[in-house]
Amino acid sequence: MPTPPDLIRSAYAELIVTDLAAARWFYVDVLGLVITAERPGVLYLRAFEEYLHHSLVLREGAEPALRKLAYRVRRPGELEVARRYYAELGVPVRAVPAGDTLGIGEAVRLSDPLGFPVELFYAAEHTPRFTQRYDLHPGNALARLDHFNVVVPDVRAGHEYYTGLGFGVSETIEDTEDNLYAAWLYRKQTVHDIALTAGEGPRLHHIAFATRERAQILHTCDLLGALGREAMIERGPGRHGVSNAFYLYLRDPDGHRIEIYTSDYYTGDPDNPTVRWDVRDNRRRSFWGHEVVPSWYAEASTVLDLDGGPVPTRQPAVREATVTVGADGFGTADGANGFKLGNQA
Ligand SMILES: O=S(=O)(O)c1ccc(O)c(O)c1
Ligand SMILES: [Fe+2]
Repeated sequence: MPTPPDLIRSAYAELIVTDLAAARWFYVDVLGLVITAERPGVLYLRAFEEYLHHSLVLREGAEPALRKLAYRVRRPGELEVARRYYAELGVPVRAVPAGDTLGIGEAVRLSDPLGFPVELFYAAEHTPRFTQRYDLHPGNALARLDHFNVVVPDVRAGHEYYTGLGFGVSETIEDTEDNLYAAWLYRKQTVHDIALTAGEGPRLHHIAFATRERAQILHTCDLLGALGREAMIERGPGRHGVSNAFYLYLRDPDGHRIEIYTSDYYTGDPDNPTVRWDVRDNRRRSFWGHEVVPSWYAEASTVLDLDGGPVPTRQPAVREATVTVGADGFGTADGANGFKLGNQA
């Protein structure tokens, strides 16, 4: 097997939105992301600590979907390494010229073995870093993009693919029958750049941005309440068991899920241990044992292939919401209404 490319971190995502003005209101006016550039039908956004051109691209289109997950590689030469690696894997892979995405240099675009549209790049236009432009920071200022979470029918296959790329495994959710329900994997020295959630997939579960402090997350909640848009809050605020992060999940005007996240932990030593949660532990998803709304398990965004068509999805062999999921379960094994609490059979 050829050497894998040296990925540094999750870097940007491109979402298709059906109403760019509504999306602009949510991501800029409500979440406070900085507009790096605007082109007809396309918005390029970044968070306050970021100096690359963007970490989120919003492109207007007919149906909401994920167009790209992009990782930055450590040096330009890793793009040729990537071309060889993915050609050997036998997946669709294309060289992309500089500027194909505004602000991004030459790239490699591929459909990864899990079915996701992925772009690898090194060169990107630098922009002013607003870390200390407190005169510009809103009360809910976002610091940086933190991670992607994807829904896949086979978490173990995803785990093998990403560990093959040199990702560390910070946490998992598993059971005593060797089922893997979720995994969190990293290249940068925090809990994850990518998380795998068992379910109908490939689909995008969420894109997460980090804030510096919990108060900034709470301000987003207050802001949405004040605007009468509290329905955009799907889950939280709360404390995760996995990752220990303080979190909030929002649904954007197209239903794309955005997590706001802070206070996870360092994973940079080579012997960083993997935290393994039992699927029956009520505290894994919410450390306080709060119920997880069914939509959080059931709903996710369509992903597009390299030609812009929707990628067909498959069902998982096992899913957390029908095993026993403690405070966030469904009433019966077939997912009927109601909730299981604790370790009810
Ligand atoms: O709900 S979990 O505690 O498993 C969780 C942990 C970290 C995340 O980023 C997340 O989206 C979900
Ligand atoms: Fe997340």
